[in-house]
Amino acid sequence: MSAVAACAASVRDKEMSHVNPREAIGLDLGRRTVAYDDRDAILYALAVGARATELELVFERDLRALPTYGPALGLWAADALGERGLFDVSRALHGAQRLDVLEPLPPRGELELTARVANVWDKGDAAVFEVEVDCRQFRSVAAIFAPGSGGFGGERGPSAAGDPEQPPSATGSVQTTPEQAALYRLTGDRHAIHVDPAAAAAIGQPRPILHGLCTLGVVVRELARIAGAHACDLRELAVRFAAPVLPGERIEVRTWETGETPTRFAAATARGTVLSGGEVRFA
Ligand SMILES: C/C(=C\CC[C@@H](C)[C@H]1CC[C@H]2[C@@H]3[C@H](O)C[C@@H]4C[C@H](O)CC[C@]4(C)[C@H]3C[C@H](O)[C@]12C)C(=O)SCCNC(=O)CCNC(=O)[C@H](O)C(C)(C)COP(=O)(O)OP(=O)(O)OC[C@H]1O[C@@H](n2cnc3c(N)ncnc32)[C@H](O)[C@@H]1OP(=O)(O)O
Repeated sequence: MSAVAACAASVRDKEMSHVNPREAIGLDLGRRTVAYDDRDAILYALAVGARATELELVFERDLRALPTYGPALGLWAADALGERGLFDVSRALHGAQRLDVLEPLPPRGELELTARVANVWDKGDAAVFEVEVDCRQFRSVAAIFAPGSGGFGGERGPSAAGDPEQPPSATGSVQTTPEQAALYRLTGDRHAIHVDPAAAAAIGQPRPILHGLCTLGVVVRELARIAGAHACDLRELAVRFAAPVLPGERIEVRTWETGETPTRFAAATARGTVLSGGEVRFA
């Protein structure tokens, strides 16, 4: 480690040492007007696998914005949390995501977003920070999993809902591309672990990993296909990122119709489960 890096780490450790993560519960992360245009909405759609034939996703004349673009537009809130020095940003991962759609995203326009820390859970070694982003169109809750920041005497919070044991009602499969993360990062999340082999290795990954929200966007499109719905008609979504997806991996999707809404789902690559405890509902 260079002298500068060692000094920065020591400052960071000192800054982090006197802050109890529990004190972040309810923390106001600010408000922001986020604008996007046709090009942004189309780029997002392409980055989560839209086809040229899906004119409502790739042609400005017919454009609809995918609801899963909402949490991506709210990612500044996780950055705002990271800047507070509450956890080691070099090890944090997007652990889980919830999305409640209140009304369709405009195909282009401005959103008025507010953000706060809804909760902080103490998982022993790790802390989980729930970052809630609200606007007229949606409520998004991103769980940021921060290894090494737990053990502060907080509540443990909910455990993952296990996936159903019975055979799935339906299955699907979607191929990601080796370039998927390199493309997706142009939608706004340029964190190095998604493109730089050295940054990925530093968090113990064999190569750069896919953004959680990219995996989600890809899988929601497949869930919509399975349900005979359109991904733009998503109303409700919750899922845990159980393990990283590597760009180029095939994702197998399983759904369970339990007779109740929402529909349960999970997803796996050849290496094992990557999404667990999923719940989804389309209009
Ligand atoms: C977008 C993204 C990552 C971004 C997040 C951060 C990296 C960034 C947020 C803030 C950023 C910084 C900030 O902006 C300031 C700067 C700004 C500059 O511009 C840039 C630099 C910054 C410093 C900036 C840097 C970063 O951007 C930020 C810090 C991603 O997409 S990451 C990819 C998607 N996610 C994944 O691939 C995760 C996959 N999951 C796993 O690998 C594992 O599940 C796990 C490692 C998370 C946990 O496994 P583990 O084996 O450790 O856990 P267990 O022992 O099984 O369970 C222990 C308990 O924890 C519970 N639990 C387990 N897994 C999860 C989970 N996924 N979510 C929530 N809770 C979980 C489990 O149930 C156990 O609890 P109990 O049940 O109660 O026992």
